[in-house]
Amino acid sequence: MIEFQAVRKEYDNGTVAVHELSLSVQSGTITVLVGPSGCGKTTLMRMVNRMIEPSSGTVLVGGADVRDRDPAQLRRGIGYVIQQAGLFPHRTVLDNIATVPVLSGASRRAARTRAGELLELVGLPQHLGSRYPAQLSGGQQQRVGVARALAADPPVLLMDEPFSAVDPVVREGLQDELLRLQGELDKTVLFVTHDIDEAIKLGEKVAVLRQGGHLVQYAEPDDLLAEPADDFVTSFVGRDRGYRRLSFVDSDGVRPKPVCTVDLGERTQPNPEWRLALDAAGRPRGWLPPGTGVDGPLTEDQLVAGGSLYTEHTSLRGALDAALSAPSGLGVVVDDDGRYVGVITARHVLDVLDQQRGGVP
Ligand SMILES: Nc1ncnc2c1ncn2[C@@H]1O[C@H](COP(=O)(O)OP(=O)(O)OP(=O)(O)O)[C@@H](O)[C@H]1O
Repeated sequence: MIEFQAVRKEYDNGTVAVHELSLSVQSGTITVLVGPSGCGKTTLMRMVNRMIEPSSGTVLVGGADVRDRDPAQLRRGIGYVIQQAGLFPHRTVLDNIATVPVLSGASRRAARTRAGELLELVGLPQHLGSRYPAQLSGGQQQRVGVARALAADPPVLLMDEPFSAVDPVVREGLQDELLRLQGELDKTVLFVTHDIDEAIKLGEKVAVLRQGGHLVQYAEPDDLLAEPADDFVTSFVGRDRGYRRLSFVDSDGVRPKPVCTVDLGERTQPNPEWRLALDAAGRPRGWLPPGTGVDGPLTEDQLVAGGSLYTEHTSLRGALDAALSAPSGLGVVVDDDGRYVGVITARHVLDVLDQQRGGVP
């Protein structure tokens, strides 16, 4: 769908931002360009919608050379999302989203109706539609930026560090939202970031670039972590790549075991084991340490906070984290509705890993 063929970009001052780079981006996937600051990611991306022209080489979108396309018309088929959203400050949220459809000839009314639907699609309440961008949080502005890019229903979406200006928690939410949206929309997304964690989470394929616009490795995230092409990629993906890789390891072998539980509101005698407190719906609320009993009904403030919860059948990384972060060393496994299923230890997770590798050496 997007193809770079021996693309090179040298700026007028002699800086070579992209060095004869060839890369194919598959239709309907999220492909991430990642690399340190100044390695040419933005330059490469902007050659797709002709905001930057290559010095040599060819960029194809949908099989056609972008040089043969009128830039304005080309850009209507290519959504573009940038850091800090780039919204028009003097237009309401709805009018921001409706901008491109109106320019393309849609009636104002139809464009605004569609804009309302898009607000919902990106997870924003309708009443925000009449606000101005400055009256929204950074995360909300980013969502509006995504909605605006989707308004013309373009097959291709370019996203240049779209989430880097928001705090880590909001950022994670936006990443999850993008994955959910992509599940529904099936766009061809080219996403730029300098954050390897973001690249690994979002990318079906990840292209690692280094200074001078050299493509060092183009691979699926799991392969990138398992077999970095050289020292540069190894240092870029980081020391804890073994741990990160657990995100891609099948957790089918995980067999949760039962643990003693108590219900909130119950009276209990001291007990030598850690006990997991559950609410009326069977959801874990915290731990009762060994030797603790309670005179009256058990309340939440008598509990030790639990670690992260592991939703069964998700990745081994979550399973190990649940075990390591639990005060009892027992990672709590829950079902899709958040109800207690059982517990696992870190040892158990490592055993599952060993089994997958074909037995303990
Ligand atoms: N208009 C320009 N004129 C001259 N040099 C430029 C121009 N734009 C970018 N560069 C240089 O080209 C190189 C690549 O820049 P680019 O913005 O593509 O990198 P990047 O990987 O996106 O960086 P960052 O992560 O910091 O945004 C850098 O050395 C930059 O200084």
